[in-house]
Amino acid sequence: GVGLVTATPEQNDVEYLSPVDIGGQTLNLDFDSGSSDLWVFSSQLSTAATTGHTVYDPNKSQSFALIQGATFSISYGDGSGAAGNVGTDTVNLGGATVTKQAVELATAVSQSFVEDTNNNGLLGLAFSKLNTVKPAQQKTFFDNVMPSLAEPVFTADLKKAAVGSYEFGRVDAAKFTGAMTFVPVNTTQGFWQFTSEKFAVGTGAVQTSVAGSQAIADTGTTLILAEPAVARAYYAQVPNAVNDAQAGGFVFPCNSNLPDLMLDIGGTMAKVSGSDINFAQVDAQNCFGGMQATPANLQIYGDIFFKSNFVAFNGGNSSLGFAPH
Ligand SMILES: N#Cc1c(N)n[nH]c1N1CCCC1
Repeated sequence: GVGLVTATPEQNDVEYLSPVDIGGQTLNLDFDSGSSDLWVFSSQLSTAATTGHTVYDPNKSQSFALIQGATFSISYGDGSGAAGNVGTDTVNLGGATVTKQAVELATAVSQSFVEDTNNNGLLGLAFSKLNTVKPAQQKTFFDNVMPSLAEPVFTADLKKAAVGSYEFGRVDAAKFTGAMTFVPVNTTQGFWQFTSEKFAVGTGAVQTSVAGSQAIADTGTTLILAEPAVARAYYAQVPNAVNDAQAGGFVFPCNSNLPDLMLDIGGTMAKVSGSDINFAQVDAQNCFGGMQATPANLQIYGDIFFKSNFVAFNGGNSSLGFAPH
């Protein structure tokens, strides 16, 4: 269908990359529902920064136009970031097209982006109020393309170690099982944010971590970052699991039989498969948990959540749909 692109995982499913056509040039971008800038590796970057990357060259696009005086500068929760100038061009993903989309051209990127040679930029899918372009804030691709879509939605179908998809304009019932539950989203902070205060470990009792606790649906984050109470209760059920400061969080024997994790999304429980919580090997015996405690007071449900749940982002009524897949 129109607006369908692949989502290909990097090693260890650290992030997912999707092909985007910008002014006739195709770049693989990280679709990020936790931020709102579309920025790309550009020909203005140093050779050191672009080695191994595909870059966008505005001089080779007939449809590029500079936005005089516009700049961007973005920093992410993991300390990475990018900055540069801004223009518009035709952006086409899987047939869904915006003719004058703000495209932010990096003139500086942090080392983690330089080293991640599969990643040629980000396509932000959170709300446009988080966009960093100055002096005039710009709209996300989703905001711009929405009026032309059959339905004002995009979906994320991310898989463990397999190619999935993002789709704009429809919710494909063939991509999930059972009923899809929709919950209202609180857009105040510019995220796809909802209340998530309850959890259960395996078939255990549902309990409240922190009354009123909030979470965001964030395809740009690798793991699930949950309330410390959730992480402590979950790993208490995993023999020989420890919170290892050197590893940066909870680790456990790789051959552990991990329980499922139930998390509420706006009051309805969603399941995260225990097998998806075995994220990556850290030493001969131990593996790193795909769910960790967050120090912040906002939980981040990243790619680990999406591997068990097909998610629909409805920009028409600011709601989030989820279903097992
Ligand atoms: N940290 C972080 C983060 C987030 N919460 N959403 N997207 C993020 N990144 C996109 C590229 C690097 C980090």
